[in-house]
Parts: sequence; C-alpha cells; structure tokens
Amino acid sequence: MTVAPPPPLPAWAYFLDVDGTLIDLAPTPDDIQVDRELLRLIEDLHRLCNGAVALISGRALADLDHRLGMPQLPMAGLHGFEWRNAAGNVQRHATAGDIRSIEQQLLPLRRRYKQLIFEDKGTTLALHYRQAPRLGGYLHRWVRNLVRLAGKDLQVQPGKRVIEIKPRGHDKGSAIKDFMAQPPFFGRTPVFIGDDQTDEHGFVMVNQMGGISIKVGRGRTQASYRLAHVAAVLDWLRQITSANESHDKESNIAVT
Ligand SMILES: O=P(O)(O)OC[C@H]1O[C@H](O[C@H]2O[C@H](CO)[C@@H](O)[C@H](O)[C@H]2O)[C@H](O)[C@@H](O)[C@@H]1O
Repeated sequence: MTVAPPPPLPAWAYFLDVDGTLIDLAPTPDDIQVDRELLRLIEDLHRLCNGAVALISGRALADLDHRLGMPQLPMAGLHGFEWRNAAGNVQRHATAGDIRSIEQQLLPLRRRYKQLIFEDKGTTLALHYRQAPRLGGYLHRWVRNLVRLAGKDLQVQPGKRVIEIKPRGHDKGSAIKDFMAQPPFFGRTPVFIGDDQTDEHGFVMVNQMGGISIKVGRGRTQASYRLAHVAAVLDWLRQITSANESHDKESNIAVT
C-alpha cells in the first residue's frame, strides 16, 4: 500500500539516507551525480530546521565529505559505525571480528569475476555485483557462509546489488537514537527516509520513537509512509524551503 507522508515541518528532525534516497543509484559507487541543487536543498533544510538534519549512510564519512563538501553537516557513516554530531565531534565505535581475514578470503571471487566491484571502507567491506546481477544468488550464499564461519562478531548486510560485511553492534537505528539524545535533535519528532534493507533498522527505531518513517520505492518495509523515487523525496523536502520562501516574500511585501 502507498501512503503519502504528511507535509514536512521545520520543527521535526530529519535523518536522510543518501544512495537511492537523495541521489539516484548509478552503475558504480563512484558514478553518482551530486548536483548543486541538492547541496542547496540540504543547506536550506539544515538552516530552516535549526541544524536538525543528518545524513545516515552506508558510505564512510570521508567519502561523503569528499563528494558533498559539507564538513559541518551531522552524519553517520558505515551503517552507524562512525558519526559526526552537530558540534563537529567524530566518534568511531570499537569493533570486533576479523574483517581483514574476510577481505583475504574474498580475493578468489574478485580474481575470478572481474565485473565485481570491491569497496574497502576500513570497518566494513562491500562487494558490488550491479555489473553482474546474475551472480547475486551465488555471491550471497558464498559470502553468508564465509561470514558464518568467521564467528558471531561479523554480519552480512544485504543491499541493492551489494553484499556488505560489517561488525555487529551498531546500525542506522542506533545512529539515529544517538543523534536524538543530543541537541539540536533532542525533543523533536524524528523523520527517517531510506530506500534499502539497511534502512529498515532506522525505520524500526523511528517508529519506536513515535516518528515518521518513509520508504523510497517498492518492497516490503517497516516504514509507515512511502515516496516513489528520489525526485519525490526532494519535492517532499522542498515543501519546507518553498514555504519559507513564500513566507519571506510575504514579509517583504508587508515591510515595503
Ligand atoms: O546507506 P546509503 O547511503 O544508501 O549507502 C548504501 C550503499 O550505497 C552505495 O552503493 C549503492 O549505490 C551505488 C551508487 O549508486 C550503486 O552502484 C550500488 O549498486 C548500490 O549498492 C555505496 O557504494 C555503499 O558503500 C553504501 O553502503
């Protein structure tokens, strides 16, 4: 069922997934297009919501900073394993599990299937098969088995044409909970928008907090609301900025 979310309010706290939510998916992680209009929208939202806007991504903070160039923006990276709060303090959670051994064991797969893209994010690893979708089932079984044999400290996080291996203990839900305990998020109604399986942790957390969870696109979800695609997300968020523009215009008219 498709339920449209209510109009957004500047008094809420906004947690935004990146790939597939703010930015259209691309053939490879490096191919995403970040346009100026998106950056302006994020900046406007951040200002109009008194700073209560954070990105919640599977990408690393360094990657997001490199692509977006917004070093002041609160963000959680690596599915919740690192985060930067509104004061600019960066925290990286301690991890267990031998991710380097998994990296070594993935080498034969990478040598055999040249279409696979391997993303080493330090704390987590991602194996992308968007260029070879038919390998998906086989790769998922292979990696699941590998991670199971490695013990209980690591887990598989499936995503869109990607299999990620990450430590247990943190996720997008825990990142949102951490942000909500601090200013300027504290006391606001949390909104989380995401499109992928890793975002389900965020939806569950926001639902528990009485917030607004929004799934982008199709598929089973714990989210309460749905938006069809990236353009619909941006249009929905723009209601805040355009309402403010018309308010400014009205005040200008009143003053002059
Ligand atoms: O949590 P997100 O911000 O949505 O990040 C999830 C993963 O996104 C990236 O991979 C996905 O997007 C790529 C570019 O569009 C696409 O080629 C790939 O198939 C998708 O899975 C990123 O590369 C991962 O590190 C993120 O975890």
